[in-house]
Amino acid sequence: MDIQVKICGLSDDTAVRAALDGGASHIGFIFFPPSPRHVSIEAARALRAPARGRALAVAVTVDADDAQLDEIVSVMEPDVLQLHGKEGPERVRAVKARYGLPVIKACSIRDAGDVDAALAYRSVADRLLLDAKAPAGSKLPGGNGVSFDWGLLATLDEGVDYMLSGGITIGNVDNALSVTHARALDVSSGVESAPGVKDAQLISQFLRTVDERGHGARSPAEVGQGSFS
Ligand SMILES: O=C(O)c1ccccc1NCC(=O)[C@H](O)[C@H](O)COP(=O)(O)O
Repeated sequence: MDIQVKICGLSDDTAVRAALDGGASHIGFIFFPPSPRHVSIEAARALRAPARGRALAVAVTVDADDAQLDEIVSVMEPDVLQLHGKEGPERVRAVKARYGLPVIKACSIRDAGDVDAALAYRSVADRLLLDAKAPAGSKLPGGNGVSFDWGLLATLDEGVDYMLSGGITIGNVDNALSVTHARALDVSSGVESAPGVKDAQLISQFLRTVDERGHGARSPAEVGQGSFS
């Protein structure tokens, strides 16, 4: 089975190249000023350019209004929008209708009730991103490098299209895939040398690990422009 991998929170060319050369299916850019991974819209436009036709570029936003999304969509030209705030199903529906782009809705998980709450977005989002809840005191809704109990997903209906996220590393990715049967992964802190500083070697190693352990990372050629799932 092919596993898609999104390398998130990219902010330099070297890391983008490592992600693309290693076969990442998605590369993510954070538009959230309190984050050490925040990039300007213009910087994201330049960084995502080499991904055209190789991987899908994801714009990650937190409770963004239409004006902010309008600018991101027109300048950066993302392939996918990731809504990582408290957007409700109606807002997800409205964003999809306004831009005609696939939408990933991030949902934070701590217990079985959170999984049920996330499933309410299935009918409006193209894909769910199941992430850990932010630890107390964190300014960031994502990118905290913490995992949730993956066992909560062990019996999830196979038809649920989600990306597994939160605290995934080279050391635990095999277990993450075995426990959850996820078909798509998202990683950020796990391929950094310091908060916000991506490590090209760790990115390559992470993608190789997914590949070598028999899970089969998708090659760039398999991820056509505009193909989402
Ligand atoms: O990464 C951030 O700084 C961030 C800030 C605000 C909203 C979302 C953010 N990240 C979104 C992601 O998709 C991360 O990759 C995801 O939360 C997993 O992060 P990590 O646990 O560090 O692998």
